[in-house]
Amino acid sequence: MRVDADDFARPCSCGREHQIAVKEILIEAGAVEKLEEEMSEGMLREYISPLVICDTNTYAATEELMEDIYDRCQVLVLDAEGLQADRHAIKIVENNMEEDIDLILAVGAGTIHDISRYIAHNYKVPFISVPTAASGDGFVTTVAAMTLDGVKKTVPSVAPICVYADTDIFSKAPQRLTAAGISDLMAKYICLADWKIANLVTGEYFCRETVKLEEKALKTVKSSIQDITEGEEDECEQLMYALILSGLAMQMIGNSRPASCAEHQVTHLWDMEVINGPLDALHGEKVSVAALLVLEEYKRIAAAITQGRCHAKPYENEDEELLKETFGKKGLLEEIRKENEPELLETISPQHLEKCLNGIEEIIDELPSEQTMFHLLEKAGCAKTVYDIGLDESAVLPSLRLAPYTRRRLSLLRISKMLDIRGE
Ligand SMILES: NC(=O)C1=CN([C@@H]2O[C@H](COP(=O)(O)OP(=O)(O)OC[C@H]3O[C@@H](n4cnc5c(N)ncnc54)[C@H](OP(=O)(O)O)[C@@H]3O)[C@@H](O)[C@H]2O)C=CC1
Ligand SMILES: O=C(CO)COP(=O)(O)O
Repeated sequence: MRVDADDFARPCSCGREHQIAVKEILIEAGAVEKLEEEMSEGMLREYISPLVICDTNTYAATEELMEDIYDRCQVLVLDAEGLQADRHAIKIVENNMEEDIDLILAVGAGTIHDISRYIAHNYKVPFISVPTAASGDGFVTTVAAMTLDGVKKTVPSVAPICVYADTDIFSKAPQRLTAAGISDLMAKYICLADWKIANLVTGEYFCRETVKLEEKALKTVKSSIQDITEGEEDECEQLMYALILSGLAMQMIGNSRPASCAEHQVTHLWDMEVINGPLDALHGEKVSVAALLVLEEYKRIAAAITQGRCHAKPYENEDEELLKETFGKKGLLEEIRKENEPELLETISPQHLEKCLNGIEEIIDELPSEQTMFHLLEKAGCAKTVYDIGLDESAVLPSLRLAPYTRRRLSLLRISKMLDIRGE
């Protein structure tokens, strides 16, 4: 399947003209043969010094099918063990890449893509995406999710100029990776609700067309969850298509607002290891567990609004001690404060928030119930409980309380600090 990216670059009812940098998106068996053709005699032939960034696992998964491409490139195989998109990985690439590289090929999943786009952005060379697993929606985005000085940050970066997603490669990735991709998408229910609520409460910029695109991605995956889970090639292609749509949604907005909010903020908190140790879990696995925790909290708030037990109160920072104790002990307090200043909640009046409560309730009522979401994730073999990712119940409350501090982006989880909920 060829996705016509130009379809997404147009003046929009939101008032903006969305920019799309990616020129060619192919999702099909044999896509890497097309890439080879383009490199030898097509639109990519002008690049004479390409660099492949991959790791031990993704090299092994692509070695045979991409042999001809590897023959014409410098191939940098990073050690997959403990690999993160951080300064250490960037240094290894910088120390080993040839000086005259004019194109980067990212051959891997989310981490390899973030390392590649960060380097591509810094060295002002274009990059090409070759996803090796349908494990997340970070292939065509313009932002890189990096761990910098211990803090998980999303930094402006570049989108690939082309994507060659070869079904013969990504549909054969371990099932756990495919399930993580489904998780990353199912969690969009939460961030889309958060975006709508932020728009309602603060008038934050909002784009209905982008939301529709994310909803299309969600629907595409929901309708074929069983077949994707069984590794059916056509259905895995649909999953990759949906992940790419979600990436395009981020590209249209220029940041990850359509694809990440409270559920990702919980994940970022876990990645910073301030309330837990290192977790042996994929990004998507953490995201689906976090999405279920946040969903439960949001349904609790909606029920309290319906029953007249929830009212707005003036904002007071009740988390200062906990912040100092957790982020402080890892020396991350100043970084976290920088991210959150000025405090967004101080700009919201309780009177205004009180008037928004029914609107918030309506948005939350549109979300699937916790049971429906749990069963969907279960059907797809996704992670669902804190135990699935090596945590226990004691992590739940501090996670929900501290997650909003990891990013400035407004969520209902952060707004709930101005809600007085009684009588449970
Ligand atoms: N920029 C953005 O917008 C986004 C960024 N992200 C970021 O992406 C990262 C997570 O990416 P994710 O894709 O979940 O995971 P990783 O990129 O960390 O990859 C997970 C594992 O899959 C292995 N792998 C990939 N393809 C294959 C294959 N075909 N066969 C066997 N093993 C394979 C990888 O091996 P190896 O390590 O060898 O590659 C790695 O061990 C996070 O840091 C997250 O924040 C996520 C979504 C959006
Ligand atoms: O993971 C992402 C979307 O799935 C990107 O989100 P962040 O910008 O919060 O890292």
